[in-house]
Amino acid sequence: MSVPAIEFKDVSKTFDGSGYYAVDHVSFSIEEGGFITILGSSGCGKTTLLKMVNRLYEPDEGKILLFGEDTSEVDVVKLRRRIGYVIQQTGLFPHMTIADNVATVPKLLKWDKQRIEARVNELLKMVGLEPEEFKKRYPSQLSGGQQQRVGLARALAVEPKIMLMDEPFGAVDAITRIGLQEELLRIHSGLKRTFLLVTHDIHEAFKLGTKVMIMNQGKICQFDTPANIIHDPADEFTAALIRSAREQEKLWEGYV
Ligand SMILES: Nc1ncnc2c1ncn2[C@@H]1O[C@H](COP(=O)(O)OP(=O)(O)OP(=O)(O)O)[C@@H](O)[C@H]1O
Repeated sequence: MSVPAIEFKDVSKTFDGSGYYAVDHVSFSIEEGGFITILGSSGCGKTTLLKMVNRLYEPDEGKILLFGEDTSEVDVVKLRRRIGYVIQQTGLFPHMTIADNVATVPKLLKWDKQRIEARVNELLKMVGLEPEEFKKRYPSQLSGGQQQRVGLARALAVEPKIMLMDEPFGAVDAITRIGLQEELLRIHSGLKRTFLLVTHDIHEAFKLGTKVMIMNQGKICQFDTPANIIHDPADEFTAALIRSAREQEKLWEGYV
């Protein structure tokens, strides 16, 4: 078997004074090329788990390995350059053009000008933004959904082997969201990279994930393929989550 892209070994995290584990003795491994979605109720530890992968948070206990390498022993700046990170608020630099935002990491890596320009054009097309129309604009001149596409393009700039996404489409309307989900699936299948995406939306989790991680109160309830979770939920929390999604679907039945 190949070395897992991401491995958590008995990882825990508490925040000062809280008296409970935000992430509670969690172990799992993710094969390279997987698209993992993390689903759970508010405050269950999804963001904390994600932020420990790129060391925005340090675990209190346990080890995190990326391709077999202990992240605590890697220079944190180098580590983060190798990992794409997309958040709901996009984190775009407001005083920089879209082209400069997308080019952030290639510039840090001192790519030459022509290579950067070609890559920016390619990335903007990849996320469905026409380069000539958008390159010279500033983030405030784009809609929320367009800004989220730019955030995605920026994170993909140097084709990181691992992409972390925390509610990346949280701020967009349902139609734009479906379009962005389709783009993400297309990008993932083309790149064979490992994606980790946090979401509140059960439909998004089951549509995008090759495997879904269900979390509750800092622990993993189930980590399996969508089909296995739907057919055989591991605990009452997971079963209730699936029932709630089915209940919501019933709303539409009266209108067919
Ligand atoms: N910086 C922090 N300081 C103190 N407590 C924190 C901090 N960040 C998170 N927590 C707490 O840790 C727990 C897990 O938070 P986390 O943000 O990981 O949850 P989440 O599942 O991502 O929630 P949401 O879906 O609402 O974003 C929560 O109880 C939260 O209040």
